Amino acid sequence: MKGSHNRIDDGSSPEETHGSDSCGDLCHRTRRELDEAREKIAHLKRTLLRIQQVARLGYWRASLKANELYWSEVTYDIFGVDPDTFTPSIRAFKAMVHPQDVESVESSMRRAEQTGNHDVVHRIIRPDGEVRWVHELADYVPEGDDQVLIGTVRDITEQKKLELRLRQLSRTDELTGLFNRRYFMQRLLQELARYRRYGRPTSVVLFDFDHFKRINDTHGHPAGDQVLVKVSRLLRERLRTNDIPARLGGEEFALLLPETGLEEAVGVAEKVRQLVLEQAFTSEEGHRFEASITCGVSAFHGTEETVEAILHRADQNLYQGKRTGRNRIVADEWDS
Ligand SMILES: Nc1nc2c(ncn2[C@@H]2O[C@H](COP(=O)(O)OP(=O)(O)OP(=O)(O)O)[C@@H](O)[C@H]2O)c(=O)[nH]1
Repeated sequence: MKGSHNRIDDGSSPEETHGSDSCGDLCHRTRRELDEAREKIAHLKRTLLRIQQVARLGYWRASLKANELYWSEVTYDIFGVDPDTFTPSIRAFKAMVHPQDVESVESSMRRAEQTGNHDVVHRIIRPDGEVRWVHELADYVPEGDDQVLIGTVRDITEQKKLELRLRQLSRTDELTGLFNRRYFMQRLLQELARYRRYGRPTSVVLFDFDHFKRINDTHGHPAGDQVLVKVSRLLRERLRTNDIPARLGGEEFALLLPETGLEEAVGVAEKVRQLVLEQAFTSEEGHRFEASITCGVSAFHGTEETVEAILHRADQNLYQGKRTGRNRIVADEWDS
């Protein structure tokens, strides 16, 4: 079956519309009733199409044995193709599925063969390059010796964008755009699980600006904010993509460094300390000033390691750095 528009087909034949005038009363009444029924069907079809357009909901029908696919008008619209030039087929559909989602689409199709239901959320790449999110729901319906999948495809791009934005907001610190404490703690727990299972080296750097109160008092709170924002941008630009820089609150920051042992983590902390020292910050009145940080470094260690323990050690190290002069790095010292 070639794909087609939802052409409004009222089922009329030429003989019916141009019937003979020799028709009697009964015949005229029947014709009028038929016309009314046709008008009703046409109206329902127009309404149905409008509903589908409003809901961004397309309809499709796949005959697996005959390898045929029918698309409704809204389905063409969602996929960004022209019904006059594009012939839908299962192959053509799969070619438009985002490469990272092909596996989940195929596995949902395989599952559908057992359960009778196809339910998958995935991306498509339209011919104009636009990526859209769709939700497909379908049921298997036996038709003779064929298996037919009758399904809907809903464009959920806006909903997905909102979802991603909300997720991003829930894990981001508003002022600096870095990860927030909640996300940092989640990731730390995940990394601890990985460490316990695979023994991969993982480190944490806690750092805190030195005499930040003095910076605020001397140059104003907005200047203090600018220090936090500028250093956060540097962290995003200069750390590895796998590293997780976070603002834990106030002027306290943390770096979660996967695949990084203690010595290497001290190197990262040193790099960040130097970066901060090299920066010239400017107050709203145009006065230039400098800032420094003190870092406490800890690495996952031993079989009894916990999130609380590593954070406590890093915090103690930071405190020790503050006590012994600031603008320095203090790391774990292991007996072994
Ligand atoms: N500008 C700005 N200041 C902040 C923010 N969060 C916390 N602070 C300030 O950071 C200062 C932290 O002060 P303290 O905890 O006494 O520490 P400190 O002055 O940095 O001194 P040491 O840590 O001992 O070197 C306080 O004055 C807070 O008001 C923020 O988001 N923006």
